[in-house]
Amino acid sequence: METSLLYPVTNDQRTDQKLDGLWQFKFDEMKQGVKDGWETGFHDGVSMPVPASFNDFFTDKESREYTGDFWYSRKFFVPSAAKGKALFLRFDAVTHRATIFVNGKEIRSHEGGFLPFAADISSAIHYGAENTVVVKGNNELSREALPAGDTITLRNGKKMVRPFFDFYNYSGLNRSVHLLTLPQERVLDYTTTFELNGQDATVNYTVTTNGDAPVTVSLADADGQVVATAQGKEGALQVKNAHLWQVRNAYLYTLTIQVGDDAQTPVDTYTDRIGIRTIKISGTNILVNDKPIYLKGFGRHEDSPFAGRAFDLNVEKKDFALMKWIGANSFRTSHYPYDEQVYKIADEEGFLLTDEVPAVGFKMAAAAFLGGLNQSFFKGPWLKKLHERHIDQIRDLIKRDKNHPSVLAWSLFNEPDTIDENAVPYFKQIFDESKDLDPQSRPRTFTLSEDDTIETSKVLDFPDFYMLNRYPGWYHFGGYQISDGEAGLRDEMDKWQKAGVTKPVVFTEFGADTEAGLHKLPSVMWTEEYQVEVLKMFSRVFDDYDFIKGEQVWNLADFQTVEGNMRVNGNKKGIFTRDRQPKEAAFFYHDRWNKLPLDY
Ligand SMILES: CCCN1C[C@@H](O)[C@H](O)[C@@H](C(=O)O)C1
Repeated sequence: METSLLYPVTNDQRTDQKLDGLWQFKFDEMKQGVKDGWETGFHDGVSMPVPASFNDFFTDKESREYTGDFWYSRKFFVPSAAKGKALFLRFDAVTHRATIFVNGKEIRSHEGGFLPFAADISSAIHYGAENTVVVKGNNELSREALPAGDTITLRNGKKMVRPFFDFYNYSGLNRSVHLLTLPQERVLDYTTTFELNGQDATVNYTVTTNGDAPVTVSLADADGQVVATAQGKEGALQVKNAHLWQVRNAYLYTLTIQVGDDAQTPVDTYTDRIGIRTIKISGTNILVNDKPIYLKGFGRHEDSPFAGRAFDLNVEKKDFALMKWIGANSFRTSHYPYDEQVYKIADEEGFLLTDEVPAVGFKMAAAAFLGGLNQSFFKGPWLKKLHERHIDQIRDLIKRDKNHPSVLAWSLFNEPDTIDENAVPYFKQIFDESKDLDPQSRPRTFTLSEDDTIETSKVLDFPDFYMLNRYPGWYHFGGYQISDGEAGLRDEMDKWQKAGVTKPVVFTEFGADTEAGLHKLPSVMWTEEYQVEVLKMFSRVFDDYDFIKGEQVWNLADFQTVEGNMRVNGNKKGIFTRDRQPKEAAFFYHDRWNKLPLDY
């Protein structure tokens, strides 16, 4: 678990310099890099953009599909003025694992391709000079790492991944790299929880530092006016006439933490934007500020042409423009934590998000769907290592994202095999160990696949609300049989109703692959008309069951997957194309959702 995951800021005590741009890059198929001294830097590679996945920049299949070790290298200057500061390199994400070297010295390694980590480079730096950072990355998949899959070796000796998941194994320095200079004594973390008292609110806080200097905390409103202050590493900020953060009606305060007893020359300052709001589950309702809400939105992917899985602010800005246009208010970070800048935008736009760890593919049947084997996933020799990494990434996810008002819930798995009795002890361990990680005690949940129903799933006591992924009209009862699909879906909902479902149910996946521009009257599968028919069918069912409190269609946009006879250059269930243009279904939802209140 990382010591600090605070997002970088620049002020009089801290600097944050992004090392984005072109780095040197090369593959290391024979894993010879360390033997050949690559950790000291190299110039015989190719130039590679950062942040970006490396895959789509190549024109040969071996390089695009490359599986194994790869290396990045670049120089960076450290001014003499930085002497006395603590120096870190913060990697927002390296997919799926990395070892960091500075000036030839190994600094640290990290496992997990979607969460940040910081390397303390203070001991390896040359001041007033150029320095060299080298990253040894690896993108192999296994059953003891997240996301789950296999790595096989073809008869020609090339390695190849077999993902147990339906998104392309884009790899590399997918997010920014930061050179940080920090005060020796500094803020490492902070927490906030909220109590609403009529028009007023209390912001309870804790601050973690690495020293004994006194701490002062203040809260300023959107106009910069300080509305509350408090002393000490733990305390409460009393806010009169609090302006609450609401769904699609955001309001952000600025929290300022100062370390040191002289406000004029603080030892450290850390600022962040927070939203005052509460989240509760009450019966089958999801409450924000004690008001029931209904989730309208999407499963998404961080995916776009050229940069692959890299965070691209231009794409993100477009995606939010589309989600606002269509009348959405929420999304799930399927199937992995997204770049922190996504959460910042969601905070500003008043979107709710379900924050998901990459615990995807924990189901051998899914692997079978993608060409894997068919056996119990929760019984293999891989479980011990997998569990260690799983809970480690849950801890870092919650540590990183706990202060975002946009975070509604934590999704701890996507479509695990919950019919298997062996799943129960694993789930108990994960839910026990994650219980107290979030100071705001937000709901914890996971998605249930078609096989995992109220009759078959063994773990329905664990989630705080249910997330269902259902595909009648596509993976079964497709085409003219869709009426049987609707009848079957209603049968299942009747069973949930009859069982006396006592928690909210949110549909987090449903839809149909659709080739943009393909039309037929009457419809056939893959046409835009058919996608609308499927979505109208689901909408009819959602409108008939009051315990259903959300509809998040799969997917916002078309996205890249592995090759296969069920994929046409990727997954085409997007409501928008991969270049973010509307299919007919976009206008269906624009009409359906904009008729409703923004938060219901
Ligand atoms: C069958 C697994 C559920 N769901 C997972 C998601 O990642 C896939 O893209 C989606 C699909 O097949 O379109 C199905």
